[in-house]
Amino acid sequence: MLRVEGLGKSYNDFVAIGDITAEFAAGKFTCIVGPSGCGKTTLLKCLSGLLAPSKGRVLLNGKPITEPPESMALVFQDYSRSLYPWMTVRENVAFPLRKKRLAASDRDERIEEALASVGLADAMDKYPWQLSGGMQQRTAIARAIAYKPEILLMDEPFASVDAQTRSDLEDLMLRLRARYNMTIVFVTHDIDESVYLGDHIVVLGSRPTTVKETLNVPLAHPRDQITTKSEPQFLELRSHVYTQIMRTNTAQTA
Ligand SMILES: Nc1ncnc2c1ncn2[C@@H]1O[C@H](COP(=O)(O)OP(=O)(O)OP(=O)(O)O)[C@@H](O)[C@H]1O
Repeated sequence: MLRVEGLGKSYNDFVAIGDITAEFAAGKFTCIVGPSGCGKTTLLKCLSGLLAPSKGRVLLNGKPITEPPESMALVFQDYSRSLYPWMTVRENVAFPLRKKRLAASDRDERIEEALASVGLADAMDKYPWQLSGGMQQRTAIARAIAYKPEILLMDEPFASVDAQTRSDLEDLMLRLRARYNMTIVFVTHDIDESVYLGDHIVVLGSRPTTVKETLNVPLAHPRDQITTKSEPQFLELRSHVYTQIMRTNTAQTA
């Protein structure tokens, strides 16, 4: 269980996050949504231990996180900067596994399984610059999957790809979620995406940020881009989250 208690973060005098208490349930997919600049990335950085909170704490299974835990992997929005251009796809996926000191056969099996699960089995020997944006992001996801993290943190991972690739990557995440039983914390701007992917949604308000609401998403699995997104429950949740965020924006600009 990943939990933040009374978390606040200031950059010098600027209060980015006021006070957040939230739980990210084990084995569940939790999406974080909120207006632009409300501190979603800051919260994710605090969750990962990359950034120290100014107040409060982050707990993983009851223990405070002060540095990125071994059991965690991160996927960022900017895939072009997260892959090493001089390494092949296989080498990029292998890179974080070095510190696990696996037997070569185990390591190769993990790499091949992860690349197959993201549909890149045939691209192992290519370099990132020989791949499309979607393929590069799938490489970054395979790298995280091969690591077999308990917790996967993703910061707007599909913001830079086209709409069709984005839908494909969303469906890929749902399949990976079912297969690997990870705790996933997924920051997104996209309200539809949060409802489509999430088991839970944490809606953040504007700065200094607090949690406005935490929602359960009772939509059945497996989900489907057409049928799930036409269900009345999907449409209700989507407009509920949308209204929450619009209210925040209106209050902020009033
Ligand atoms: N290193 C930093 N130093 C100073 N201010 C920062 C720093 N990082 C972020 N901020 C500010 O903190 C606030 C929250 O930023 P953050 O990137 O966490 O928001 P966000 O919700 O992820 O934004 P967006 O939705 O636009 O990606 C913003 O006003 C930003 O300018």
